Amino acid sequence: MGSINGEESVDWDAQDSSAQEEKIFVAIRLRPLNERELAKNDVSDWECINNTTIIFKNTLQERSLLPTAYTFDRVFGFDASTRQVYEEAAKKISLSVLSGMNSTIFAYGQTSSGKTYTMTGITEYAIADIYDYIDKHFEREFVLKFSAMEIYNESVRDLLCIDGTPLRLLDDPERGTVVDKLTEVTLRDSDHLRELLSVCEAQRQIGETTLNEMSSRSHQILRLTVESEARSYLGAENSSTVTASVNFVDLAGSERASQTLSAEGCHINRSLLTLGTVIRKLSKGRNGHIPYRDSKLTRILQNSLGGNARTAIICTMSPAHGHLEQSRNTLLFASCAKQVSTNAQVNVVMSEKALVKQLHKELARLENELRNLSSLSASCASASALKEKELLIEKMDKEIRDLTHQRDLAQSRLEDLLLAGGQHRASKSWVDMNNNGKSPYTDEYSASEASEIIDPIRHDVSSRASYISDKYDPVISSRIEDQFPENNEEQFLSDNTSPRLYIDKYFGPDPCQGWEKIAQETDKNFEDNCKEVQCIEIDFSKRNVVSSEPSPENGYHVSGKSPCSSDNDASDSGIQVPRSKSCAAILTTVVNSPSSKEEKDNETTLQNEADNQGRLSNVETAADRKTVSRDESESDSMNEEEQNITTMNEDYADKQQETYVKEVKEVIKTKSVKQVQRDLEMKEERKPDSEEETADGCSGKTQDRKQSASDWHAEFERQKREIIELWDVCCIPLVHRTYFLLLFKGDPSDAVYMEVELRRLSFLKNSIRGGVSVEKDDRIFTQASSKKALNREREMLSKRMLKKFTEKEREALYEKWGIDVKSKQRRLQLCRRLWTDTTNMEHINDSAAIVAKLVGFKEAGQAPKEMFGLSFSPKPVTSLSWRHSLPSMM
Ligand SMILES: Nc1ncnc2c1ncn2[C@@H]1O[C@H](COP(=O)(O)OP(=O)(O)OP(=O)(O)O)[C@@H](O)[C@H]1O
Repeated sequence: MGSINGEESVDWDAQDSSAQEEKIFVAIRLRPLNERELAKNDVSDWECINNTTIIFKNTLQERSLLPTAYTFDRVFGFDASTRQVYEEAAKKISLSVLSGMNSTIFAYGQTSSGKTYTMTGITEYAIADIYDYIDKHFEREFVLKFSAMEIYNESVRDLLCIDGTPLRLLDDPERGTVVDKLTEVTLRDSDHLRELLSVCEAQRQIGETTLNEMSSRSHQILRLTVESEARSYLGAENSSTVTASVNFVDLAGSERASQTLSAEGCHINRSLLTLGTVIRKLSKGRNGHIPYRDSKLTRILQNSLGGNARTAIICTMSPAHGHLEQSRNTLLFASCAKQVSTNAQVNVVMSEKALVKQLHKELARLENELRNLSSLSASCASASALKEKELLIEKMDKEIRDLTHQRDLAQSRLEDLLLAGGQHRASKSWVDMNNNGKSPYTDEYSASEASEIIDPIRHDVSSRASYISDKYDPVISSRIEDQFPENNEEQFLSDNTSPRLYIDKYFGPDPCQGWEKIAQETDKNFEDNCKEVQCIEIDFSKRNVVSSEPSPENGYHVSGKSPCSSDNDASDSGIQVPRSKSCAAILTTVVNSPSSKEEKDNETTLQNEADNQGRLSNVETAADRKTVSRDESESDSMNEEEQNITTMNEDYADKQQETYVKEVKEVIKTKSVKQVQRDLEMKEERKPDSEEETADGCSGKTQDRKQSASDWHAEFERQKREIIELWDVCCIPLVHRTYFLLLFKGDPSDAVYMEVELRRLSFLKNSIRGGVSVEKDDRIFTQASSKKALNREREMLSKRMLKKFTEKEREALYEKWGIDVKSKQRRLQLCRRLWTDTTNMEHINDSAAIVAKLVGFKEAGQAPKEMFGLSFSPKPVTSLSWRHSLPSMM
């Protein structure tokens, strides 16, 4: 660095930005004794013996152990001018700002020691030199800025602002502590600066102390910032700006508060004490905590106290003996400051364009990082969202699997339940089940599932059975007990074979066997190329038929025993096997009977007569039900189609029969044995009652029984009509309807079978309505398939009319049924009307008679003339209205 006066110039191109460690420049300036001191005849204790050493002169008087000589960078006696002080102690440091280094010139000393006096001069000289230098270095462009502040009572005030608002201190990462909103004025020239200095002087807090009438009560900091740039590089991207500040610091008096007797002494000393502490610590090395932040002064001037600013401290002293202690303290402070090192460096600032360019690069880098962070964050967020969705999907999948499983279970259960209904109706033989000693329900289903199926049916059947039982139990029970004294309920239940025997006894033999026999017969007929429509046949010779013929012992005996029956009990009982009439024979009889309206009125009477004759007891009912067989003589002209239809009918009938077996068993289970027995007994009771009635005429007992019989017939008619309706709805084959209708006897023994038929039809109806197909043996029975089969059956029946009816009979039928005798397909028209008017019992009965004749139903032996409420006796009966028309037709 060259001389300030321009003789030497700063080597700007050789600026070294590297830090340069140097000690704080410390100088001592003694002022002359002022008038006050002279007035007190005070003497000067200090003397500068050379440019660097100051000594205490009155050592003999003080007899102090304190040092007597102090050496500093420069010492100035009372005859040194401020210009000299500046030149030798402050110029070099202060003009460092021109070379780009921060610098600070302190004036430290007790009040009235000459700090302001010295600093004012130094500042003026520095400014003058700076501007002089600028004027001589046109190759560079300089910008000078000026700011001024004071710290009074630890409050920072802008000396260039008149409002006196305290300013805050901010911490800037690059610049250190910054005074917020401090006015910084860009200087036009030196005069401008001098004007501002005058403002600052006017603004500064001053007061009168015991030592100084114009004492500066604050710390003043004047800051001049110099920015310079080589003019040759102006606007160039590679240009750079050198910038630095020089602080001119005029501290408040360092005297003790007790000495100044001023109120603000404490605050003043706070900053000074902190400054002393900082200097002291710094003088002892950089170890430990440096309390810069304990005062505003040290915070603001931190860079100048052991930082990167070149620093010079000019300690002013009063030589008067009266201020010896303060002088010694000043020397002590100066001694410490002398040990403090700083690391000043040139502050090279890039040009704005270069800075902008660099900032753009930095911005791009930061934006890239931000994008990466955003991308990473988004990626993390996406991954998190994806993970959540995967978990959600997994959870939903599990729910779907669970629901699907539940659905499948429910569906399976439903199918099981439906199959339960179908299976328990289509079971081959309840006998087999009983032989296993198991319930068909509990074997295949859980108790609850079986209960769901059975309970409603059981309840219904039980109610109906109870109705019947209530009507007849009182009559039957005593008779049963008399007839079967050993066969009490407990024994029955303990006998593994009892159920079947019981059913065989009181409801006839296993109907399934009969159907199996029918199948065998059908097969045989097929083998014989029988072309006739097959119908149900019961081999009576294999049936256990329990007759209620009066026995010599008790008035009744069980007679009739099939040679093929395995029921030895029945054989032992001497069961006889009566044979029923075939429907054909019946029909022949009927059609030959006179047609009379009075027959209907006599129906009940005839029925009672049949009962009285003991020919249609409960126990023989089952046997009678099996007396309907196919007229083999008629089975000689069945073509293949007829066989198919017949087979279907037989299959269907077989299924129905199997169903009966199962459901009869169920009914038996729902009715107590005693109830069944009583039902049977009731029938037996009727003969003696009739006799009693005959004898007594009109006893009370007879009246009750008449009432019971009346109730039963009403119930019978109701159920029969219900069954007929359901046959139509379910498209039941006409052969089956006819067969079943002929089985009805019109007495309590029909109850169980009617219950079974009703239950089966109800199930079938509900299944059809619910769209459920009843599947069995690969054959699906739906309403559509049943209708189709029914139509085919009608066609088959129509073909048989030529054989079964004479021309005269056919014409009579056409006329009765409103069919033109000359119309085409009149036989088919007739058959298509069979069983269609379900509310017209005359129509139903006529249909049954026609079908019976067409399919060749005939009596199987000595069948009763009355079957099922249909009187086939030669005598006029009222129940078969169809008979009324047939005689005229045949
Ligand atoms: N070296 C000097 N030569 C002549 N007069 C001086 C010198 N130093 C100081 N003075 C005079 O002493 C008086 C006090 O000086 P100054 O105000 O500068 O003291 P100070 O240290 O600033 O006091 P304070 O701390 O109270 O402000 C002033 O009138 C000043 O002119």
